[in-house]
Amino acid sequence: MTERWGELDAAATLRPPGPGDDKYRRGVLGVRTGAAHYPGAAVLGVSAAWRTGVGMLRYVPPVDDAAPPFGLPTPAAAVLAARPETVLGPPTGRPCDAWLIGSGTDAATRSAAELRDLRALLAGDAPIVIDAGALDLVAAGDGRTAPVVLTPHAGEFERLWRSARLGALPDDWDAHGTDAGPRARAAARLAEALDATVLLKGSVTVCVSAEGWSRRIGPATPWLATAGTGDVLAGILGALVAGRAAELRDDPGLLGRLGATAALLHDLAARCASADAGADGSGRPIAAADVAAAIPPAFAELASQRR
Ligand SMILES: NC(=O)C1=CN([C@@H]2O[C@H](COP(=O)(O)OP(=O)(O)OC[C@H]3O[C@@H](n4cnc5c(N)ncnc54)[C@H](OP(=O)(O)O)[C@@H]3O)[C@@H](O)[C@H]2O)[C@@H](O)CC1
Ligand SMILES: Nc1ncnc2c1ncn2[C@@H]1O[C@H](COP(=O)(O)OP(=O)(O)O)[C@@H](O)[C@H]1O
Repeated sequence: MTERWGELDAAATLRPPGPGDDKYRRGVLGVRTGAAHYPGAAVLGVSAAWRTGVGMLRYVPPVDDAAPPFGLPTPAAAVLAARPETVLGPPTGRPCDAWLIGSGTDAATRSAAELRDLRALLAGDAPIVIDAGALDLVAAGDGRTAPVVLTPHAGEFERLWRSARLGALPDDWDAHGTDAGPRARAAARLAEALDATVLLKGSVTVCVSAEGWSRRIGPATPWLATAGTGDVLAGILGALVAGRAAELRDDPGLLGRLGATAALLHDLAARCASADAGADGSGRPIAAADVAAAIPPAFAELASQRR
């Protein structure tokens, strides 16, 4: 039985600001997401990270990306239009405390320069949230030094499983299943093989560390099953990791607890936005940007439960 990650557990991992904080001490998140065809994914992740309370966010546009089609703005222009507080360009001086990479990117169209930069992050020591089009960068024994948390949906999970050469998927694996047990067991095998924390998304999300710690979150409101909500989740997690990155050096298991908390906060925000408190599909439709907008009240609700 995979233990449930509850609101009190999640509340205990939040880091509200204190009087001794400044924007840097609250956590600096570096973000490399979005591409010419997916500027929206960058906007969603960046918006979600700001709304989760990151102190400073540096957006690094994709290097040598294709020109945007249909006269669309570049991802950087779209991010800045939506969130003018975002700082653009590679870090100068103070390094980022954590990174978010991959949402709205496609490994097949990634430039050599972008690949080189992403590999340099993996060879560093800042923790990295790895989503969507950057998941292919993680392999068993790849020599990476950065602690990483992977955020695959079931399709991406199956791809990772194959590339990790783990053989056939377990008999009880069901891409659309809501039974946490089989999902957590499969995720634990992948986490161990890749030496990574794995946040396997779905109606029921499981968060599993390479050491075998695992928790389940959900079922989430089914209104969450809509394009771009995974990009929002990745932004939430990036912000939570940036805020507590220093502690991760002494407490590597914190990455799993932050992953589980991100999934819970994401669902709470979606329940707030959709007025579906019971997560039974009552309430109203929402889109991913609505979930990002509802993070602050969901955060407040969770933080009020801190002991
Ligand atoms: N506004 C924007 O800019 C947005 C940009 N986005 C960006 O788009 C990029 C592509 O991401 P993607 O997830 O759409 O496509 P991909 O990785 O090819 O996988 C899809 C295949 O996997 C399978 N599958 C199985 N289970 C599944 C599950 N539970 N949930 C989902 N899929 C599941 C399923 O296969 P099937 O089961 O149908 O055989 C399906 O065909 C990525 O960078 C992302 O960040 C999006 O976030 C949207 C908003
Ligand atoms: N049936 C469902 N009920 C509740 N939440 C769901 C359901 N299906 C997917 N989700 C959630 O929606 C989000 C979708 O993320 P993802 O598949 O990465 O989409 P995208 O790439 O479009 O952002 C995840 O957080 C996942 O947990």
